[in-house]
Amino acid sequence: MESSDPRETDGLTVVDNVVGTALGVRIREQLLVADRHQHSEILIGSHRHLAPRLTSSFSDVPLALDGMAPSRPWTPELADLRDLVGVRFGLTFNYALANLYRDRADFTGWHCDKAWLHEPDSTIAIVSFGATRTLAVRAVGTEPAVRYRLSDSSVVLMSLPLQNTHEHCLLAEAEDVDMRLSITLRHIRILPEYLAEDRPSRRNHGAVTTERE
Ligand SMILES: O=C(O)CCC(=O)C(=O)O
Ligand SMILES: [Fe+2]
Repeated sequence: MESSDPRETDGLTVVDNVVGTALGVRIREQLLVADRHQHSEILIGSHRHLAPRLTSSFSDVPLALDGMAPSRPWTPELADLRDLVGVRFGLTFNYALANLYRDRADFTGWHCDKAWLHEPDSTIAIVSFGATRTLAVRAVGTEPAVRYRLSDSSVVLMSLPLQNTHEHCLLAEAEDVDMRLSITLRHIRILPEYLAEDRPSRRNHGAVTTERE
């Protein structure tokens, strides 16, 4: 068992053991499963690539952010998770971006989350399920990074100002690992152009992340 002490730096806090066993089981059964997620596109520089992981998204109204399939309605399990994390930390969320890391080779490249996509003063919460993986955080353009081990049922709280000064990534692993799911809970600004219609979304400014190699 990891310690349940908060691990904290400026603008980033990790809290272990936030999600209870019963809800954790329900979320893992539902979403720690590859065929519940899709391939999405990310921008690296000006080029589109398949993201090196699977994704899906959930929100109050269907939203089509750049590169992503339209979001789906909250499942009862994800609504419970949203409310649990919201009440525990006094936060509001209207959007969940799920990342599924199928094996050790899946990762998220260095990036800052787009602060302007979110409501001012909101906080991003990353909830982890399944295998323990490593989040690295560094001041933009510098080495070295601080590494956080994210275990099942832990929550990372990240501020928006941190996104202006620091970038983060979810590292690939050298050794085999089981699947990991992250649910990133966000309070985003709902711009009219995000409202999903029956057409593919190819907008340049909606993607939550733009990654670097
Ligand atoms: O999976 C994670 O823990 C991080 C994902 C992330 O940085 C993102 O979705 O913006
Ligand atoms: Fe991110």
